[in-house]
Amino acid sequence: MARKKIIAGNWKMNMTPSEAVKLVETLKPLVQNDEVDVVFGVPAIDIVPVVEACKGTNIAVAAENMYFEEKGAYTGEIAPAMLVDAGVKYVILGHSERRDYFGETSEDVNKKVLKAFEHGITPIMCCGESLEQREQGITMDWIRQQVKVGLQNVTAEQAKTMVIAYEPIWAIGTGKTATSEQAQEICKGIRECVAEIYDTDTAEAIRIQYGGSVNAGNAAELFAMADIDGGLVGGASLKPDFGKIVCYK
Ligand SMILES: O=C[C@H](O)COP(=O)(O)O
Repeated sequence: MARKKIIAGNWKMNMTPSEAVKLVETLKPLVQNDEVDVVFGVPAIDIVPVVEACKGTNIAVAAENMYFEEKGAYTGEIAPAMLVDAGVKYVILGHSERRDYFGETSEDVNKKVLKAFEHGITPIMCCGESLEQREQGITMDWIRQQVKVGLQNVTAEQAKTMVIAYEPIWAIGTGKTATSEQAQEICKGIRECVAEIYDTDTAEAIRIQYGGSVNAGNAAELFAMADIDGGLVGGASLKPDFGKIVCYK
């Protein structure tokens, strides 16, 4: 099955609202590729101006996080309905920085994934191993666990529409990219895991991204791999180079 590629920037904690609008204006003409779903994942405070700046373009906006409750006394959190009302289409969930620095567990990620679906937001659910886990030879076991817990109670129909981002922690922001073979091996393993949980149709439909030091020089080779359906791009998504990544071929 031909899956449409999805290439998402994750701006992380970068760009003030005015800087964000300037960046969108710079990137807009550079990210024109109808064969790719283009997503800008932006800090919460940038969502409203970025959605406005992206109107009439092929760019969808993602939040970088979301809470799993509807509303109420959760100081500092963002509710799913707020994202929907602001025009957000995707939400990045369970990024390793959220797991490592803010203590998010796979159970939390699962609650957020389910809540995102309730509100019609497409989750980009992240998973990935540390260098230590890779050296211990437990990469696939760890990722299978993250994926299985993250997908609990998600229906096959929902899973078909979502995105899983494989991001080895040792490759994030380090300039150390996984080789295309390493990335393919794990993305294939994730697809097999999805097939075990659901069925082949679901596994063939779900889109799996690679993230970790993706740049204009390595994107084409990574995205040519059979089970890699695009990328989740950090540092390079803040530069005009993101256009080269989106137009990788
Ligand atoms: O979500 C994106 C990843 O954490 C990758 O970041 P990076 O491209 O700066 O390595």
